[in-house]
Amino acid sequence: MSVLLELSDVHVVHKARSGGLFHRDRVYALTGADLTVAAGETVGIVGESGCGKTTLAKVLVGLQRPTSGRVTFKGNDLGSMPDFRRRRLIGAGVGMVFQDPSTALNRRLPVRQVLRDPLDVHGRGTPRQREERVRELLAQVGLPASAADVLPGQLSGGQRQRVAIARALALDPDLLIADEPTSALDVSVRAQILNLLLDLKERLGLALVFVSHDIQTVRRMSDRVVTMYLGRIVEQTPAGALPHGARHPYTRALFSATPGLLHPIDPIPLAGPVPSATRPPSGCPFRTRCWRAADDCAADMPPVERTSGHLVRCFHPVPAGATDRELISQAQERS
Ligand SMILES: Nc1ncnc2c1ncn2[C@@H]1O[C@H](COP(=O)(O)OP(=O)(O)OP(=O)(O)O)[C@@H](O)[C@H]1O
Repeated sequence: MSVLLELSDVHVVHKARSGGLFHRDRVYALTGADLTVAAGETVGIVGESGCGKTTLAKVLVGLQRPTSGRVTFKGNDLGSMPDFRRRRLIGAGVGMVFQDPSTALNRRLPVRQVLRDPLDVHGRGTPRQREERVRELLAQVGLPASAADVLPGQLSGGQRQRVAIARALALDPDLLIADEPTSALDVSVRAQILNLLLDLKERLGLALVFVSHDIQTVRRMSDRVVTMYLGRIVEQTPAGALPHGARHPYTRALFSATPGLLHPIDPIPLAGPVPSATRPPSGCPFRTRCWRAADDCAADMPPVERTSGHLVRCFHPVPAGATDRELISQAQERS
């Protein structure tokens, strides 16, 4: 499969939002991220709140410039491009679907204009062809042609998210990034939106990056699942091997805490809270909560260990085939 997007050693550091005028705190939102997204594949991103999922998604869609590191799209180094070229390339090649369609869509514009906007900005087709494209986009996302005439506020939440997906598809992108695309929607329509995304991916041959707190859904939707912890990518697992094929203690703990998975028993207990992203621990960021941590984990970030499509950053990964019960009793002994 050809590589569409590639991140190499990407860092994003923000100034902390709170603090005094002269505070110097930095938030390490993304640290040393290496990731590729190939044409046609679905990559899921999981991790607790604040681990950097949205930051990673924003880097992928060009909404967040890395503090350092390299991002290439179809072999073009985005960092060395003038802004206008970068925006055109990414704007046309990567579509983004946000969490809340109520805030993502301009409420004052009728749906027709919402969908025409990217076509106008990128000068795609004649006015007549743009009108035709609007009809085509509405049909692709399962909305009637009459939806073009209404304001987003007159639609239901699920219909609005369909419009947001249609807008993301307007320029015929190679990659769609969906950041929590169903979490602001009624439970009853979530499955419909997820099925629509999967269906569009198949029909249009899109690659999909799917960010969600709902790790069961991520596992079901994805070919590969990326686990993030405190700004770091700590594991990339083929989705079919999850949950028990995961080797990073954090991925195993995350999946063990999800109700309804294969072993409906207690979660693997972790020590303490997630450390602050302004002062991440030295070495492995997960070591302060990890039951398998040893002295070497504090010294350095573990290197990536690769085995047939599986990447893990851990000095003491979970042995292949270990059950949740074994891991729970090991973690209880350590606590
Ligand atoms: N503009 C910003 N300024 C300062 N800190 C920021 C900014 N954006 C994100 N952060 C911080 O960066 C870290 C990563 O945030 P991010 O939104 O990427 O996490 P997330 O995994 O998507 O969280 P959630 O699941 O809650 O949306 C967090 O500590 C967050 O508070």
